[in-house]
Amino acid sequence: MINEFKNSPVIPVLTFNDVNESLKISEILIQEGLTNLEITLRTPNAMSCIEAIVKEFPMANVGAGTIIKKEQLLQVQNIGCTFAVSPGATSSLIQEAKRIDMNYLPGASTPSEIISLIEDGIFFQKFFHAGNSGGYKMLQAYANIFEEVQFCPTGGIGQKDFQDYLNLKNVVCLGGSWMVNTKTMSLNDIQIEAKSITSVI
Ligand SMILES: O=C(O)C(=O)C[C@H](O)[C@H](O)COP(=O)(O)O
Repeated sequence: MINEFKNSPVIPVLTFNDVNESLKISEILIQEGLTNLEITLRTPNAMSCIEAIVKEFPMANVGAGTIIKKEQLLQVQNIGCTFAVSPGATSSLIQEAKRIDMNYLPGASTPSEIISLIEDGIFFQKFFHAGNSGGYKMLQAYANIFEEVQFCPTGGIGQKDFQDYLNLKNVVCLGGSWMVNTKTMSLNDIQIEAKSITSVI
């Protein structure tokens, strides 16, 4: 899982409810080189959007976010997700991901949560909510303490600071929703934003 994220280290975190719109936006992002997509399960049609994107763009690495119930892991695997992301973690989520052999990125933000995931053998962790949990300066401090842990910070990251995160030695990739805001951005705006990201990563 880590290698795919290294190849395209900015992961758009997308909240879709309309299948057609989700296909149009995913096409732009993938064409521009943002080939790792995290679709949140926060809308009634999120699963249908994921299913359509997976079918239409087999070259993309499509994962599901907002995994907070263990049964969601099997559901998203069955519709073709290749990874699953949670804002936090519980032992039952971790065990279920292991049982079904799903690439799983659980979340942590405090030292104790990070240690708990280390105890479960998880050395690639989502750092959530990055912006409200000390930002890249906190992750920089964690680099010296948790030398073997690699992070995918997500939450509150934007155009202004994503490169600061990517420059850290303990950051493999990061997630963010700033490049797609369907209320305020046109498809053209999304394309420009995606281009500006891929030109520097
Ligand atoms: O729904 C989930 O499980 C999530 O993972 C939350 C997302 O990571 C954040 O919504 C992304 O944060 P923003 O870039 O600040 O929007």
